[in-house]
Amino acid sequence: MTKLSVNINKIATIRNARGGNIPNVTQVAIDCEKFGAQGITIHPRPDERHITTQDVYDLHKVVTTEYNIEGYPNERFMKLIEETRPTQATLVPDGPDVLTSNAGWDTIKHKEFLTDTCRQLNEWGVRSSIFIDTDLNNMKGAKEVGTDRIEFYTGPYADHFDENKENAVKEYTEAAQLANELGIGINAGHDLNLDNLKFFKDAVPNLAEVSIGHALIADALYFGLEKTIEKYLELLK
Ligand SMILES: CC(=O)[C@@H](O)[C@H](O)COP(=O)(O)O
Ligand SMILES: NCC(=O)COP(=O)(O)O
Repeated sequence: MTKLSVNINKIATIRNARGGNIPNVTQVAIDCEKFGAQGITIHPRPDERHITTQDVYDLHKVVTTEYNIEGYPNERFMKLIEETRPTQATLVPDGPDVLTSNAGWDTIKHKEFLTDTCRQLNEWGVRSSIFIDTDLNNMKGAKEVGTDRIEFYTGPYADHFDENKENAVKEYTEAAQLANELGIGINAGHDLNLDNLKFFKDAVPNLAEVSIGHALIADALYFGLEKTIEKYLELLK
């Protein structure tokens, strides 16, 4: 079954807007798990625009499902991973100034760096995942670096879903078939939502986890957090 990991970056965005502790990020994580989330994802960006360094440690104390920390594996990120030992670290090639994640890794160009990073994560007992697009050579490169999982960057799928969903998902189905042959676990995330999630899940064999944040938190403004998580879980059955 595909697990739902709720990305709570946007809860921290709202909190930071006023500088206090409302909404309480750790309480929201606890409640997301109570409502059925099978993981909590955060992306502690260097500018702390939403998730702060302190959030990473605070959440480490309360998350009881899977704790997934995403980010560019610089010294700060790797220190956070070493000190909190989350379930999973998802390596993202984001520069410090991007508005949001907008590309996957070039696993061939960055083979040595990613190999060393995945080895270090393995030594710490942290599952590695590499944010990636569906290029098949890149997929083979991901196998070479020794990652446990890949995370498909589903932004392009979401962008083209409305115009032609069959075409939009085709490359992901093909890439997933290769990942399965290579023995790499499959995660997915970015711009997944209540409209496009089920079609994607049904088209991608052995999808282990989806991490969803922006749309889910926006949906919660209308349906409430508990009902919204229930809606997403229903689509993953
Ligand atoms: C890797 C990914 O696609 C998401 O985690 C994205 O990085 C969300 O980051 P923001 O919440 O800062 O847009
Ligand atoms: N890895 C994707 C993620 O954690 C959330 O992405 P989004 O749903 O906020 O686009």
